[in-house]
Amino acid sequence: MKIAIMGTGGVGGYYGGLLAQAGEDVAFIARGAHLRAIRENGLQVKSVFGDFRIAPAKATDKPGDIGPVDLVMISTKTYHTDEAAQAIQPMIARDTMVISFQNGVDSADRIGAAVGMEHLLGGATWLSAAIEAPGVIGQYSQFRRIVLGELDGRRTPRVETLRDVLARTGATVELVDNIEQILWTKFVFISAVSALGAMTRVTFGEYRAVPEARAVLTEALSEVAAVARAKGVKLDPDIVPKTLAFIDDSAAGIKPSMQRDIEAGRRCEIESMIGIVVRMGNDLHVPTPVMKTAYAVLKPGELKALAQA
Ligand SMILES: NC(=O)C1=CN([C@@H]2O[C@H](COP(=O)(O)OP(=O)(O)OC[C@H]3O[C@@H](n4cnc5c(N)ncnc54)[C@H](OP(=O)(O)O)[C@@H]3O)[C@@H](O)[C@H]2O)C=CC1
Ligand SMILES: CC(C)(CO)C(=O)C(=O)O
Repeated sequence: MKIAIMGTGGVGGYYGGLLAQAGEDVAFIARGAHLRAIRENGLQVKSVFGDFRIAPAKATDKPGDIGPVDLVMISTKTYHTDEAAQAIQPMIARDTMVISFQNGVDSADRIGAAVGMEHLLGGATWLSAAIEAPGVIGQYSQFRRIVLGELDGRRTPRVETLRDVLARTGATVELVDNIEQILWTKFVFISAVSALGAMTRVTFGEYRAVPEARAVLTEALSEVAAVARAKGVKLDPDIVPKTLAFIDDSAAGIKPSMQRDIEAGRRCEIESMIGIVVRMGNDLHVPTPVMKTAYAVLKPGELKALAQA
């Protein structure tokens, strides 16, 4: 399969690297020092599942040079989604599939508005990965789970083909008929742990055992779940205890990617992770006091990071 990775970071670099290793024809879209390093030394992946290097790696900052592909994976941060959706236009042909594994609940709609909804599939991933240095991707979690599906739930030949291609990488891949529910299920988890992690600045293991922090985490999970239900999303009635159990079972050292960005003084996904919950809560008259507090606590730092960028 001819594949373009739009944003060769933790997620795109890791899954793109696995796809290239599995024999797919992968082009990596990157920029700056990271692009130069990939061109010079290939893409290096340091993973708990085994290190490998893709060399030479096909890499560019000009999607137009790649031309039409079978699959575009959008794996930029969400604050670059609209720009990325415009940039991939030259790679879209009639049958091109587009999938995003970004965190958040509005990526498919935003990308679809630029390239046409008929190209979009829905996807979510459970993974911990990051750029460690130019040309080098680190992958840290024992989980590397992908869930995908057609947005309307149909079981089509194209989504089955994509499931098979992704499964050949060794990642855990599940094809579902309720991807919207899955995206929201991940979102309940990731928005709440991003808020708690960014405010406490410690790992899952360090805050989940503190009763007061655990109580606030439980409130945050409940607020996001309430917003989802007010929007008509069908969630598991036990989503809050089940998500707490998932957090308890996760490795103690995990930190969400948004927290990593904040700790490094970088811009973060506050708007698509926390701001969106506050805005939807306001519109739907669902109280979100913990998420409002998180937004108020974190927004000044985000503005400082943006001013210094
Ligand atoms: N990291 C993780 O473990 C997980 C992340 N996610 C989600 O996946 C998404 C991606 O996260 P992550 O992989 O951490 O992000 P990264 O910041 O590691 O990677 C994104 C990459 O895309 C590049 N990029 C953005 N726009 C362009 C462009 N126009 N041309 C070329 N390169 C571009 C960025 O470059 P530059 O730095 O120059 O902007 C960066 O290298 C996020 O929504 C995140 O929440 C989901 C699950 C796990
Ligand atoms: C918390 C984690 C690592 C779990 O999948 C994640 O999804 C993220 O950092 O975005």
